[in-house]
Amino acid sequence: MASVRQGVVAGVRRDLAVARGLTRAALSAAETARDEARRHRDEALARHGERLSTLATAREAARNEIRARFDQTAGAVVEDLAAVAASCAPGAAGASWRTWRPTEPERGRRPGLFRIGTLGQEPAAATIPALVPLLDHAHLSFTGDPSTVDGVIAGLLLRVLGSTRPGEVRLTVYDPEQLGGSLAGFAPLGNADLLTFVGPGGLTAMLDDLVEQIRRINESVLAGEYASLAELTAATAARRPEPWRLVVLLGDAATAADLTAGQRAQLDRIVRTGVACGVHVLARGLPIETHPTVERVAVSGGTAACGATGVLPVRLDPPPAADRVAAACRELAELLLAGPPAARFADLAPEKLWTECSATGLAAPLGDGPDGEFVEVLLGDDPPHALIGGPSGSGKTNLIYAWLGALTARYSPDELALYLLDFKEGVSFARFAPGRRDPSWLPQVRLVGVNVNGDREFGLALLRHLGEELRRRAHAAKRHEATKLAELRAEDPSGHWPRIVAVIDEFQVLLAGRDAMATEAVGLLEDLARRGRSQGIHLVLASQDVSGIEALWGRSALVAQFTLRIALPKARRILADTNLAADVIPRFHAVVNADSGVPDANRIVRLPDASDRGAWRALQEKLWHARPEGLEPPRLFDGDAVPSYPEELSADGAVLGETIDVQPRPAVVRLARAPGRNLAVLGTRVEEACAVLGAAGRSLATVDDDARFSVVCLDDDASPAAGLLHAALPGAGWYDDAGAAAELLAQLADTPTGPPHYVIGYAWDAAAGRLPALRELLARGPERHVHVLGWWRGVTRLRDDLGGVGARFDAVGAWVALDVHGSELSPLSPQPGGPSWYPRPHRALFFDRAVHRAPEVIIPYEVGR
Ligand SMILES: Nc1ncnc2c1ncn2[C@@H]1O[C@H](COP(=O)(O)OP(=O)(O)OP(=O)(O)O)[C@@H](O)[C@H]1O
Repeated sequence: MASVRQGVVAGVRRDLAVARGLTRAALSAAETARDEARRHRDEALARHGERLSTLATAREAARNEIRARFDQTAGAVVEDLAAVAASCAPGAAGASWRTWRPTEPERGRRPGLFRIGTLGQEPAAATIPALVPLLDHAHLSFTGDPSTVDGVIAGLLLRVLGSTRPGEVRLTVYDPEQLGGSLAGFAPLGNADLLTFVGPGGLTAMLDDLVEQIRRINESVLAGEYASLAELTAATAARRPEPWRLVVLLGDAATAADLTAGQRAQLDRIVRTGVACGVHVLARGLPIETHPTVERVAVSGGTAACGATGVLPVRLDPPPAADRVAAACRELAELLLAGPPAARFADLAPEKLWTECSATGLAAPLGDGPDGEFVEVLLGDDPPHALIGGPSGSGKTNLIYAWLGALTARYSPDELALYLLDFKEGVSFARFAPGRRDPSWLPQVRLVGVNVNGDREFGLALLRHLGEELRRRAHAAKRHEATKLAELRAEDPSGHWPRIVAVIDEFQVLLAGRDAMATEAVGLLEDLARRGRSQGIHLVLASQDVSGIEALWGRSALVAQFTLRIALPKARRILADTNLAADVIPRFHAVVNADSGVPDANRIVRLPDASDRGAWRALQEKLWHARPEGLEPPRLFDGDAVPSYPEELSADGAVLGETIDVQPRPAVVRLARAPGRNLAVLGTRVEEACAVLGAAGRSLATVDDDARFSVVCLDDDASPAAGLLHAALPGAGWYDDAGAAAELLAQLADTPTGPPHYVIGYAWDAAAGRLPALRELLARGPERHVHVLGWWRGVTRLRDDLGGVGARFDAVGAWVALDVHGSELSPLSPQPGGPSWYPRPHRALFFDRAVHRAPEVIIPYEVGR
């Protein structure tokens, strides 16, 4: 039993051992599995953590990117919006109060939108202006706290006034409670009639008046042609013919209740029809009927909501400071009372140069009128010529500058040619010709004469030149069967037919004196004035001197042609006798009258400062650079300048000086082998006598290589110049005392005919009768080709050498007179009593019996320095 039991026990033990082993194995497996599972879990957890952190990083990056993109887009949108707002409300219409100041409206742009605050939330609120429509767009109806609304209205009014021209906006304020106190800062506008305060009893009359204004504008300004003043202004590019009328109605519930049916009806009419006529209502606390032109602004605290800004709330700007409003209004009133600023010289030029055609005339503004509109003057078939008058210093030269500036900026050198002559001392027109300091010149200018006060001959030469041009044009017109310039240009499109304008300042100098020159000048002027009209030749005569004008008045046929009259302040006799406008215009103004001065045709022009060199130079440089290739600069004649002897000259005789003519040319005397071909220089002025003989000798040396020269000098003062001439003439003889001269003359008495021999004598008369052979040489020399060119210090002394009292002057065929009066020259000249010659410095009178009918004035050259 025991063994059984032991067997059983052993069996059980075995089984237990097996079971234990199995259990241990199972436990171990389970533990392994558990560990594995734990590891998996830990790994999964670790991976999860990693993913979470990656995700968090990615999310953060995405968030940052989105934020950056948002910021960027929002910034761009804000910028765009701000730019749009700035362009819709430029300058004073939209600037913040910090930088606000009145601004000049841009040409062709009308402000319509005005800032009342800023839009949206910070930070955008700081930069996007909130704008409401007003001028030419809308009426404004405000609700909310009255004092805040009044601040908004004050800001709007100031912006409107600051961004329009003085006078373009008129205010009417109906303020029954405060009697104008709400907008008291605007009171200075009343001084210039730009503001009316209406009291409690004035509402009906005010509304009636506005309705009447609208009716009038519709009937006679828009006249069925335009739908609104804005459309009219845009279509005609003209200034607005009517101001904007802003009507501020400051009421409350009680005032609203007091409105009569009639007042309400008138107000409704204004709301319906006002905007097209520039009448705008800004109402606070009054019922304004619903209409597409009504913009409602609901003010609440410091913000507002309105249709123009939609759901975005408006943070209102503070009201403008009262002193700023008052100062701006005062300035505006003063500006308006002073009138619009005058146009500047630069404003006279068009945007594009040289676009005008002169076929039918020349039109250009001289300046602007009191209303700021340009005053144009015309030269063409009618009026053809102009007369300008005004006392010294009244601004004639300035006016001519302004006119020339406006003309030359419009008409190219193919369309316009200018001849400018100034008879007074000074160099007023010299700036148009190339100078030492400024090489530029005005391309349309063909001739400039300055300092010609002593040289009426130059004026005459110009008139003769124009007379020839007139004939040339008349001839061409006849050939082309044209009756006026426009037709000639149409028939001969390849021809060069610019309109010619000749300006002669202080022209009366030309007509002064009852001499042949004045007679010829008047004849030429008459012809040019009468026939120039159709040939495109226009005269502009200016004078400060009543006597000059009066001299013309005696010649009614001439004056009648000058239908364009321009009178500067205090000008006399330029306008009709009954026209006193020139007496009352202020400084730097002119009366322009294109109807011979009859009062009805007066136009007042404010002249810009065209004398300023800087402004001129800017225009001239521009025109100069635009000049056509090959265009010659203008000829400048300066009466104060002494021309130099032209070394390069080739002449066929003795050159004596420069003639006074449109084109400079030398005066030449030809010394042929014929009796009388001697030259006498007469007068006491040593320098000029030497200049004439010096030029004559030098030029003769270039004519004939075989020519011989003898220089006789019997005057110490002339000796240096004579010496220089002697040195310039190779092989010339030199004789400086009477004895030697007598020997020379004796020799020459027997010389047979041969190559020319010129005996140039300085101060023959100094020999005082010790040269008896001189008379013989003068009489007989030329036919043997021996010519005397001599200087005598007076006509009597020459006569002494020719045989004394009663002697004939046949041996002197040509002469140059210096300080010798015309009457003394009578025995030497064909005119009975002698030529009308009054000696003047640096001028000489030249006569050559062989070619002249009358003597001509010359300018002795500066020779041999
Ligand atoms: N519109 C103007 N604005 C400013 N200054 C002007 C104007 N017109 C003329 N002046 C100035 O007035 C002065 C006299 O003008 P200007 O020389 O044109 O007068 P004038 O009538 O030609 O005088 P005069 O006959 O004595 O030469 C000049 O100094 C000129 O610069």
